[in-house]
Amino acid sequence: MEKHDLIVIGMGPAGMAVTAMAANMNLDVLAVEKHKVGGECLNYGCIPSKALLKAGEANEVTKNLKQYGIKLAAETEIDNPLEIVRNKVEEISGAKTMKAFDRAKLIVDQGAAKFVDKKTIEVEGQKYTADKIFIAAGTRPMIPPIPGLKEVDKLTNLNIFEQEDIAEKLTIIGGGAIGSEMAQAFSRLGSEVNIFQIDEHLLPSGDEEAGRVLEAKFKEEGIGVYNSTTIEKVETKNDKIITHTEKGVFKSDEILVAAGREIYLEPLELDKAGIEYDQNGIKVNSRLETNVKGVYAVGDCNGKSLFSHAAMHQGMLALMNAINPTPIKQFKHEDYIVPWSVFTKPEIAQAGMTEKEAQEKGIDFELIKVKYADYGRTIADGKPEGFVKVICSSKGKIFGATIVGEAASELIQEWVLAIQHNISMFDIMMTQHSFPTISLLNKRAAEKWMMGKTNSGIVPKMAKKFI
Ligand SMILES: Cc1cc2nc3c(=O)[nH]c(=O)nc-3n(C[C@H](O)[C@H](O)[C@H](O)COP(=O)(O)OP(=O)(O)OC[C@H]3O[C@@H](n4cnc5c(N)ncnc54)[C@H](O)[C@@H]3O)c2cc1C
Ligand SMILES: NC(=O)c1ccc[n+]([C@@H]2O[C@H](COP(=O)([O-])OP(=O)(O)OC[C@H]3O[C@@H](n4cnc5c(N)ncnc54)[C@H](O)[C@@H]3O)[C@@H](O)[C@H]2O)c1
Repeated sequence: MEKHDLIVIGMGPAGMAVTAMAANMNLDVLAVEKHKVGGECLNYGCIPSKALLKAGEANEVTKNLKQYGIKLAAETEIDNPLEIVRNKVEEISGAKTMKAFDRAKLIVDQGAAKFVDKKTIEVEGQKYTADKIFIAAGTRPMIPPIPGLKEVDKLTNLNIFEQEDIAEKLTIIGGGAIGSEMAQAFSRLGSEVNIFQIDEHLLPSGDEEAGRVLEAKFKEEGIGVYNSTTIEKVETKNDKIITHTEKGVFKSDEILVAAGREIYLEPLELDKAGIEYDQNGIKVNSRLETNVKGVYAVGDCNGKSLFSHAAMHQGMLALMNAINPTPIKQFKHEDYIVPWSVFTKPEIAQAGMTEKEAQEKGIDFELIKVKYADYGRTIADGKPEGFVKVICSSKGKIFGATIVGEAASELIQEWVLAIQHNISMFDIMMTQHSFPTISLLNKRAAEKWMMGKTNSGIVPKMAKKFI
């Protein structure tokens, strides 16, 4: 039986992080991927969705050139954006990505790994053993139990980017991250799109005000948004998908299911190793170790945070814990802020607590908000929609930030750093931001907080006295 220092199961962002880092340390790594290196993220998720959003944005910009004083002499025509998306994925999957794994042994597309015992796995009849095993098996799309949905031909993130053409009419089940991003991408490439969801506002795990701004933008762009809506039945009639809802009956050419994710662990045969799991994922402790010593579960498969950056971060933490001889300084996943960004236009980004979460926790907080519409750069760019909203204490401790607007996904990083490293509103205010970057809006929020401290009480009195 082949013996390695460690075995990694699954080569999405979590598994790739463990493999690349361990191989870089000269450890003997075996990584098993049943399908494609890059996992859901590179092949069916983050990357193709962002590439398609970019195509939609390009079309939208050319249609609205008038705002920059430019006339387009001809109409744009949608040619083959999905083919371009596939080409880009292929380009990224190639040598550049694989270089990081030069020093690891990879078994790709030769069947799923399954456990034989706590230290042994099997792939296609061949057994492999290691003292440390990292499970990074991801999730799969959840198909909700809507009558008829099982029977109709449907799209999920696994086959939507394989389509030849942009559907004329698209129904989307789900107003979360996937539903929202795909709705705007397809709509901007010519689809007539309707979103149906059971939640009250778009991006339901985030700030409601942010979700409402996105909804207003979607409606302005012609996307139908049906919140708090039960889908009663789905069927196919004359090659069309008929979606029966409490708000009416809708006809489309395709239906995309973006209703969340499902844990799928059967092929791993975890019971053979006695590894505990439930419908929320593989159970792990703060160190990302399962109940079986030396077996870690990282990324989506433990159900903690379903984002690629969280998956990569967890992979890194688990590896650091696995090679760390001191029980004192262990790396706990919950010690790290998990931001998220949705790449619609406007973008929506979140770090730390939302306003609602702060209220529910009974935290005494101040809400500081600055608008994109009040800043010269965003007006000059023709991007005046959005805001930076910060939840902080009166003394300037930062609890959370929500950003809606151009480059929100970039701006949020400053707040992640601040929350995680206890940097205050005062510190942000005292940090120069280049003018006129959009990130200067972060400093503006901190300045607004400071102005609130200096417009009454002792400061104006002292200023008057010592001027
Ligand atoms: C459409 C879409 C867009 C997204 N956009 C973003 C985004 O913009 N930003 C973001 O942060 N996140 C995004 N996500 C989420 C992100 O893709 C996931 O959080 C991330 O891929 C999780 O990484 P992972 O390594 O845990 O799992 P995965 O990427 O799912 O990889 C798991 C891998 O394990 C393999 N595997 C499973 N079982 C076995 C086995 N028994 N043997 C061998 N191999 C196995 C699978 O084939 C797969 O390749 C998006 C997701 C989707 C669907
Ligand atoms: N930019 C990003 O970071 C990004 C982008 C895409 C996906 N992701 C990740 O992928 C995961 C999955 O995304 P998602 O959009 O599928 O899930 P989600 O959990 O974000 O949203 C699920 C949506 O489905 C709706 N829904 C569920 N059951 C329904 C039903 N029976 N009828 C109607 N609506 C129903 C909910 O109301 C909600 O709007 C997310 O957890 C997210 O972390 C991240």
